[in-house]
Amino acid sequence: MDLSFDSFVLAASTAGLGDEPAARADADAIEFRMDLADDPLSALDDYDGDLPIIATNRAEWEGGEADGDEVDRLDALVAAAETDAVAAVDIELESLHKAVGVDAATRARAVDVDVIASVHDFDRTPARSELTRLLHEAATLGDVGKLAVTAHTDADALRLLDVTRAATEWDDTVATMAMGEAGRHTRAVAPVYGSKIGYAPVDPEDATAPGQYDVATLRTLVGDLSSKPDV
Ligand SMILES: O=C1C[C@@](O)(C(=O)O)C[C@@H](O)[C@@H]1O
Repeated sequence: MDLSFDSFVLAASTAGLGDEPAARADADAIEFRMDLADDPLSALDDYDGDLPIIATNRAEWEGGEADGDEVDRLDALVAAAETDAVAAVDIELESLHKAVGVDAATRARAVDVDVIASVHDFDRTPARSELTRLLHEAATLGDVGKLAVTAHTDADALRLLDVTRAATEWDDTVATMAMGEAGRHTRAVAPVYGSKIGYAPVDPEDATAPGQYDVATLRTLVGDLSSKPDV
């Protein structure tokens, strides 16, 4: 299925594709967290939903639950890419620095699937220069560069938003969000400054990261904030 990151994509993030009917009213896509699912490839084979899928098989060393061999983890992601509904795969920037990650990205692109190159920091929001470097590198190696950091202060959140705006001005396609309470509002505000993907669970109890809004709330917030008048 097709999915364009030219405009904002709201992804309902889930461990179960059975969430799709409930997500359909508010989401543009499903983020399928394969690492949190029991038998993800069978679930993808059985999928008959309307929404295109972003497949993520997050490694344990990047905050996920996939703890096996790197080659197997990325092979499963490529197998997901080869199913009809998957429009994009998420590959950690760290993996894209290695042959096994580059190979997975090449195989995904060979079946017309986009690559989201992602970076996560579950402790802090790095300095501006580091945020800029990471985001540009991710946007260069991926079709979308994604940066999820942890904000502790308003200054952290503002720094991430500013870097998002600058990257978008240079024509990088990026997705950003600050995890945690101090960063929560960035999930609604970053799209105003160019962030192209937001992640939200259908049910807040199923959040896949700290500080997420539920999908209906994020849809409303992004819709209200992004319809700013032209000046
Ligand atoms: O990378 C991201 C962003 C995220 O960590 C968030 O903060 O919303 C949620 C993850 O499921 C997704 O893969």
